[in-house]
Amino acid sequence: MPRGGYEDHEVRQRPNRRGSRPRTKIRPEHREAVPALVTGVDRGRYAVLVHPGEPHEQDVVAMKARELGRQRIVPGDLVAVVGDVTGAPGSLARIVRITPRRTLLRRTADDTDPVERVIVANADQLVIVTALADPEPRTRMIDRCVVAAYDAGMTAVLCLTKADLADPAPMADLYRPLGVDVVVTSRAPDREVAGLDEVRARLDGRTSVLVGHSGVGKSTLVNALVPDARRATGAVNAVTGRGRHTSSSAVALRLPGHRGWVIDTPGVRSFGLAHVHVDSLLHAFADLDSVVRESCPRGCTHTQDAPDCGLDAWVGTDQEDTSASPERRRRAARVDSMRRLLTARSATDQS
Ligand SMILES: Nc1nc2c(ncn2[C@@H]2O[C@H](COP(=O)(O)OP(=O)(O)OP(=O)(O)O)[C@@H](O)[C@H]2O)c(=O)[nH]1
Repeated sequence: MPRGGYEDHEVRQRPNRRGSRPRTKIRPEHREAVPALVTGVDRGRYAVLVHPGEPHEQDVVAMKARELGRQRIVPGDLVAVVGDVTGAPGSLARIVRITPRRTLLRRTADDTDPVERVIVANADQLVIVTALADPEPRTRMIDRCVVAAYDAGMTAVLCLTKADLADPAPMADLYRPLGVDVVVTSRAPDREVAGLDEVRARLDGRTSVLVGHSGVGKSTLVNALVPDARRATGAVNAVTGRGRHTSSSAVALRLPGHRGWVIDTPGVRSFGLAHVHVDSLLHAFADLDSVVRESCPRGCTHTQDAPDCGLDAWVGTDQEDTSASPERRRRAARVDSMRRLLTARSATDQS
């Protein structure tokens, strides 16, 4: 191998039985590659923003280089691209590298199917959009989203919509002990969405993934937050040649003023959690994690019925005691909530 590695054009490929392997295992270095952010994926074509955040950033359509094999590329991925990065109509660049991911949101098809699907890379937070009524909130589903966020290394935000129809307080009380931030929106008929400033403040400067069931008001929210959302999905449209964005895969939309990204996930309705390990969930609860490390017996499951679980001693013996101190009540709520997530993780019911 020449000093400094091979250039792209120096690697000769020859057909073999499977017709797809390069002749050498040495990969080209692609020193001319430029950085890009993946904003959408549709049928093997990738919408990428080359030189993101720079004055000369450019929307480009790309394909995946053969050498990346079966590695999945998802919205939020930071990649290196080569080839035609002008973004001219009909041009096609090539993604040759994926930068190691900071966070990785995944799901399993269902709890018994261990095949993992990567949904979004490098996002900071998962915004779980839930209506307070019409449709009724599904706490099991929300719990599962929180587990998926924590497993991914992301924080979780609960966005409660339709506060004009029901009181947000009970839901907020249920999720705050989990470390979940809560924001509330509402809308009178034919009026703008109220509460948007609070949502914007939470999204500011971050990459946020929005999930939510049909009818919860997610589209209303996305359109209010990203007024040119239609235009922003244009890069993917250019890929498919279709007039409208009909893909069910995630797409990254930039907030006005370059104040962060919102990644909409039209196709994601539930999270199979077969891949989630108890430890990765506990990492999101630093206080409980240290208790567990110090005082739980080996192999402790930390569930309600686990014998000698250190979390019970941490809370105090008599949890029914109504005169319990505020601190003890706080600890009890936190342990109960974490145990709820442990249950959500292993429950097969995804409703
Ligand atoms: N009362 C009330 N209705 C709302 C609010 N936000 C959205 N809606 C209504 O709820 C309905 C569903 O809103 P969408 O934004 O389409 O919901 P979605 O989650 O995107 O649902 P899909 O498009 O099916 O994925 C629409 O009729 C909205 O007008 C709100 O804050 N209060």
